[in-house]
Amino acid sequence: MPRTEAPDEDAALVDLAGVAVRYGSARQRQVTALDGVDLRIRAGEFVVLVGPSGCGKTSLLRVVAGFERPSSGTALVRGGAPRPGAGAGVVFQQPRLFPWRTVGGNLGFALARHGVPRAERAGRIAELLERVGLAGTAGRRTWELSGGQQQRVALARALAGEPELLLMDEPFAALDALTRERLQEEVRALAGRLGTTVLFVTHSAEEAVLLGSRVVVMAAGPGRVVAELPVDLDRGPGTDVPALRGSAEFARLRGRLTELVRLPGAAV
Ligand SMILES: Nc1ncnc2c1ncn2[C@@H]1O[C@H](COP(=O)(O)OP(=O)(O)OP(=O)(O)O)[C@@H](O)[C@H]1O
Repeated sequence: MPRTEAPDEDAALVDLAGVAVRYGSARQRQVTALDGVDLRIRAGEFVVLVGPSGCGKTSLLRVVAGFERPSSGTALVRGGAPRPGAGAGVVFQQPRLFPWRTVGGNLGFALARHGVPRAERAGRIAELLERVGLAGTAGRRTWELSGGQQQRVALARALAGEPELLLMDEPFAALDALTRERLQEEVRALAGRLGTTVLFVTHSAEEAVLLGSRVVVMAAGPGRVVAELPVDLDRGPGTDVPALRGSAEFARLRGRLTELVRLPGAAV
């Protein structure tokens, strides 16, 4: 039978074409943060952006989040112009929680913004906290939590709107190594389980190879995409992550990525 309504599996969830971002007015000295960026992300991909400081990784994420309009080129998410809060959940390097609200209060605020009725919020808060490994903490003050726990709350808040797309800007950079490793594994597993598409920024080649199904390498001056590295590692449920990190294939991919970031075109 012909499948007339089959979804187009190649359709991009995120589609950037010739995107440039310039900061500063024409009268001032302008900074070209991004120039001619083409990037398509299919639903379910875990795409990691790496590149030297100032190459426009955050600017690119801000365009996809709808916080920044391209100065030229087009940015589409699900075929429309990105709007803040519409389709994407965002996690920043710092958790940015409201210190005067409890953990549950922070999540309740996000749920209210997404139109979840008051009567359903307590149940949804409990579910979200369970999902990020913080069950039973709804009544805690955010400042009583460790940095890693606060970042888990920020992740739960980003998931409050059940986003199809999760944008993460160096979310684990400020955490200690052990907490970072735990959260890396959890985010990868969570995205797989929920089928969430992820665009993740990092400076770490190790983190990029561990998490990404594809790594996009950027260069500075002006910020642009210079290479891509597909990562075909088996990371299904039950993967022995320490063994994976120690494998020859992991070392090969990490080495290749480090080379790509150091290419003359990619250097600052
Ligand atoms: N609001 C702004 N106004 C002016 N220039 C900006 C602004 N935001 C970023 N820039 C400049 O745009 C360029 C790209 O910055 P961006 O933060 O996107 O890079 P990045 O790759 O995320 O850097 P890092 O890895 O250091 O966080 C830099 O030269 C930066 O100084």
